[in-house]
Amino acid sequence: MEMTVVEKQKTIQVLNPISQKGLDYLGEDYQVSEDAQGAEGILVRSYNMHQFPLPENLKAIARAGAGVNNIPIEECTSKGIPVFNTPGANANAVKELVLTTLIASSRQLFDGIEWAKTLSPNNGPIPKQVESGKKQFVGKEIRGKTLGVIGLGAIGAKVANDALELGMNVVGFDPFVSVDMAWELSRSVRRVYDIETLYQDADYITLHVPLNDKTRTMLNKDAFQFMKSDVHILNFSRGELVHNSDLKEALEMENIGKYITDFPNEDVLTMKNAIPIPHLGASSQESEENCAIMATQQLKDYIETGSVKNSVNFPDVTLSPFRHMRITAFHNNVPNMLSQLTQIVSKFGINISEMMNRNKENVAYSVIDFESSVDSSIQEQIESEMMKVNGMISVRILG
Ligand SMILES: NC(=O)c1ccc[n+]([C@@H]2O[C@H](COP(=O)([O-])OP(=O)(O)OC[C@H]3O[C@@H](n4cnc5c(N)ncnc54)[C@H](O)[C@@H]3O)[C@@H](O)[C@H]2O)c1
Ligand SMILES: O=C(O)[C@H](O)COP(=O)(O)O
Repeated sequence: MEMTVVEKQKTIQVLNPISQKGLDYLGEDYQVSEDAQGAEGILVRSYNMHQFPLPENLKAIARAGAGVNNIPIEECTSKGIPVFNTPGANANAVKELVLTTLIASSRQLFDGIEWAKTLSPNNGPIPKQVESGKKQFVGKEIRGKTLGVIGLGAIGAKVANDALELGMNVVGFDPFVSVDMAWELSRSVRRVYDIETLYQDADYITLHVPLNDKTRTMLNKDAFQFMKSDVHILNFSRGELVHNSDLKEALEMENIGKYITDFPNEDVLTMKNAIPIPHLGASSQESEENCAIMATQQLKDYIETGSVKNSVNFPDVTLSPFRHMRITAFHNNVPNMLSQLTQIVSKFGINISEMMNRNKENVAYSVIDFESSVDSSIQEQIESEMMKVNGMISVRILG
């Protein structure tokens, strides 16, 4: 009688709703669960993972989106777990909302709509009330005004380029801009190298930087003092980039005009001239699908082949499929690692067909392909010897 061997499905834990189009990429070898039990991968959006116990078998985390401040990156690195994100996959969605709200706030649309909803026929014909009340909401056109873009990455570059198309002058600040993004950026964007110039010149300021220890509360009273008193600030990046009480004071004192944010909190909701949006930047069907597909592919590829693409804590490594067995080792970026690993492999009389090593800051990733398969007891011995090498963080045997 012929026996069918049913391979155990791998489990991917989802911590936020992920577009089905992305999950479909996993295929039948995977099951998706909200439960951590046996999870080898995690798919996440904005779920705060800082107090989250990482599953014991976890191999990788993929963030379907850009910001990774909700993920404990240092802990993941120390455990040899790569964290992926999906650069650019939601940039168009955010750009469209930034430009929409830039114009809408400038034209006093939000206040106007709120007012229109309060009108009652008890006070006379609505069209008459509209015509007499509309003078309260005279706004400003954005054409000819100056937009300051802080952070010229995937979103910032798109916002800057399209604002030019709308007739704005654009000033950009990003000391760390990547070569690829610099190419994307229109030459008509005036790059400045001190942020104060941007603050002074801008009628509108939009923030497109990641949240980290250097950018936290970067918009505070020291920054506000340079800005025009009617400036509109748009924050579609993260709430913590702005100092709450300084912001409140600046809005109260009318030292800044409006604050439009995708990240309302208890304080922002009570602030004068703050326009709260419920984190809708990436919430378009297209963006959710793009992010989910990219995240799922990267996660699956890493689990199955060890390839690394768009990881924030591992070096990028594109690997072709292996024929027999592959060892991947994640370790400190110290000399002589690859030769120590190959010595271990040769001790077991195994021929190596390919090997490589890449580093990223103080960590590195080594990959060794075997010319033949070895049984599980040898695999265990190799893994255990490699784990003893000084500076080793994690070892995986694939195949
Ligand atoms: N509202 C939303 O739904 C939404 C969606 C996507 C991203 N985001 C947020 O927007 C951020 C940016 O996203 P992205 O896709 O453009 O990322 P990105 O990595 O492509 O771009 C970020 C840019 O900021 C620059 N930068 C870093 N520190 C800086 C500093 N101190 N001053 C000036 N520039 C600095 C980097 O050099 C980079 O060019 C994300 O980190 C995330 O927090 C929000
Ligand atoms: O950083 C991001 O990509 C955004 O903030 C989107 O977050 P979301 O996936 O929870 O909408």
